[in-house]
Amino acid sequence: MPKNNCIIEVEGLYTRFGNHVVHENIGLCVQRGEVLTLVGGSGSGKTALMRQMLGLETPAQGTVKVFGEPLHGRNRQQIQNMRNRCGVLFQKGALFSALSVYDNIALPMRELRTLDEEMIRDLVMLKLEMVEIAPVHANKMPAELSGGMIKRIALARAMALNPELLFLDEPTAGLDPELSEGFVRLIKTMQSELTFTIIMATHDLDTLVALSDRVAVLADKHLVALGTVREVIHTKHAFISNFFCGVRGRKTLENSSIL
Ligand SMILES: Nc1ncnc2c1ncn2[C@@H]1O[C@H](COP(=O)(O)OP(=O)(O)OP(=O)(O)O)[C@@H](O)[C@H]1O
Repeated sequence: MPKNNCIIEVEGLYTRFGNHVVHENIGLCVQRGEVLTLVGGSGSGKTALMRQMLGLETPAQGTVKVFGEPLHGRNRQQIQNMRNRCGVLFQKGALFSALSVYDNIALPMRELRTLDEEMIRDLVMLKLEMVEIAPVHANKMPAELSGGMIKRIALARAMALNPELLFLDEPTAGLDPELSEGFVRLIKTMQSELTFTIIMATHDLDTLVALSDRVAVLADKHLVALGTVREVIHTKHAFISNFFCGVRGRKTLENSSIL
């Protein structure tokens, strides 16, 4: 059993790309069942940290444990088994453009090689229903869909294998406020019904406030604050003041009774 109920534990993590240092000595525990949001300026290393948690990149130094086991030293099959327990909705490559909606969602199920097509069909239709997309859209191609539908179908694909951990990178980017609100509501409902853990990166304060149990703030290569929004906003740091306490930020926090 991982200590303190951590589903992910990051310790002493350094990230470097050539001479460019992105993270210095990051330590973090993602608790099972929470929604933890990574926030920080552009280039502060939110995506890089999530990629390391998925074993897609290796830190220059430090350890990342997922489901209680270090990623370092795991073989390909072990990493794949770990990833099968994770759902990913990243900004780029939300859907494969050459595959229909149906085949996009079926893909992770087929890759498992343990489910027959009849079972996959039932599961795909269930996932579509879960993200409130009518079955009539199953045979459409991504190019025929609106931005809001693409996000929902990408979420259905991320949820294809009932993940214990869901990674969301800028989930509401590119959606107008109304669609964004609907998408956030959907994520919140699914998370409360299915109780999985979410690691999210977002620049959008409305999305952050609506979904996060805790927030991790990355700035100046370090984790400068970690806690609930209420706790984090009291940390004295220029990024935190600008992000949470500017005119727009204050309005969002006031509307959600945080200020
Ligand atoms: N594979 C890579 N090779 C070289 N540099 C990289 C690589 N991946 C990320 N970086 C650099 O690391 C830094 C952190 O990138 P990352 O994408 O994690 O930031 P971010 O906080 O997610 O930014 P944004 O909010 O703009 O998405 C950036 O300066 C980026 O250019």
